[in-house]
This record gives sequence, structure tokens and C-alpha cells, in this order.
Amino acid sequence: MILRVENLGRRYGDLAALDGVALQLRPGERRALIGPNGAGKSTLLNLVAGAQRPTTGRIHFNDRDVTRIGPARRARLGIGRTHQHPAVYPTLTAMDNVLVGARRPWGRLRPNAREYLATVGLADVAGVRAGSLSHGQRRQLELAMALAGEPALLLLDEPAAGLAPPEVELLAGLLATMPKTVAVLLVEHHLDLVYGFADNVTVLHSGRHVHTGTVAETRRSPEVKAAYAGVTP
Ligand SMILES: Nc1ncnc2c1ncn2[C@@H]1O[C@H](COP(=O)(O)OP(=O)(O)OP(=O)(O)O)[C@@H](O)[C@H]1O
Repeated sequence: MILRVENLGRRYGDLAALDGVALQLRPGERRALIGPNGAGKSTLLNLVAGAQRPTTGRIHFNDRDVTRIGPARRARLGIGRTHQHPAVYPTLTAMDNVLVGARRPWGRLRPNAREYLATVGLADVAGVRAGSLSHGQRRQLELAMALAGEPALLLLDEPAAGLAPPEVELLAGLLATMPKTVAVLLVEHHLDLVYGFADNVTVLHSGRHVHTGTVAETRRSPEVKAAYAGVTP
């Protein structure tokens, strides 16, 4: 398993944002994480990335316990991520943003950086400052930055949020061409995107795990229907 999460919990005062969640991802697996607003999806992603510390539970990445390891070291170990609001350096060019994402000596990686930009469809704006790019392009750039780190696990937090329908289609195409060496954990509300992309789908509701299954199983799951109807399954 590339990711093994056991009994993961996170409290904010009286609120259990995440409550005893277990999750396992195979190398190269495409897994979507869905659930209604406030279900705990971003919290789970932040705990796996190391941006937040769990209240309970353990996180194993590549058979290594990373529960107490900080986010920068987890990134170097091979956990890449994107954010709900794209985190790019606005005053740096698209190219230099990718070089930052690569976390390796500048010059050596320049040709590669161009490849990553091309992968996400941004080759033409390599020299443009990230702050001048559209919201959709900044999302694509953040994905190139994450890929440049050559992660074994990529955490994507609502990559379709704020995108126009043609940009969502572009994103779906990008996700489909993602290297099979990368396992992806995708948090997304856009269910067409989820069902077109995922091997398996995990559903959270009120911080709890309510379902994991294939796309077909998820589509007909009564627990999933109940979770989305706002009923406690
Ligand atoms: N820093 C925080 N302080 C207090 N409560 C928080 C904090 N972060 C998240 N929460 C609460 O934890 C719960 C889970 O939030 P989380 O953002 O993980 O849900 P989500 O499934 O990602 O929701 P959405 O789909 O709306 O992004 C929510 O009730 C939220 O209000």
C-alpha cells in the first residue's frame, strides 16, 4: 500500500471534523473522496499532507509511519498536493513556479520544467508571471508544480472548483493522462469528474467513513444517497 490511514481523527474543540477513519490506497490507484459540505474531506487531505496534526490515529506512507513528520519532509518523501485555492507564487513566472515545485537545483531541471508545463497545457505561458494567469491556469500551474516534485501520492483538493465547464473538461483530460506511477486521492464535488476518473470512491459524512467501493457500487449505494440527502446513514 502506498497510503495506509488508521483510526484517523481530528477534533476542533467539541467538533469531530474527522472520526476514526481508515483508508488504504494501492500504488497508482485513483481514489476519489466525496461527501457533503463539512464531511471532513479537506481535513483528511490536510492530515495526510501533514498540514495539520491528527488527534488520533496513524498515517503510513510507503510503509513508513509519517504521522509525526512535517509537511515539507512529507513532500520530499513523495506526497504532493494541490489546494482548494491554488497556491502559486504570483510574482514568479510559470516556469519558476514549477522549478520551486520540483525542489531540486534550478538549472538542472529547466528542460523538465518545460515538459511539466506542456503536460498541463501551459507551455505558451512559461515566461508569464503566475499572478497574471487566469484562475483556471493557476490551477493547471499548481498541478504542474505538484507533478514536478515526482510524487508517489498526489492529493488534489477540489481541482474543478471555480472552473468553467470547458476548463473542467480540460482538467478531466489532464487527470486521465496523469502518470500511472502516481496514486491520486481526489477530493471533488463535481461527480461527473469523479465518476470518470476514479477506480474507487470513498464517501465521508460528518467526519465518518460511510462507504468505499467502485464507481458502479458507489452510484447505487443507499448510504451515499442518504449522505447527499443530508440524512445520517
Ligand atoms: N480550522 C478549523 N477550525 C474549526 N473547525 C474546522 C476547521 N477546519 C474545519 N473545521 C470544521 O470541520 C468540519 C470538516 O471540515 P472540512 O473542511 O474537512 O470538510 P469538507 O468535507 O472538506 O467540506 P467542503 O466540501 O465544504 O470543503 C466542518 O464542520 C468544518 O467547519
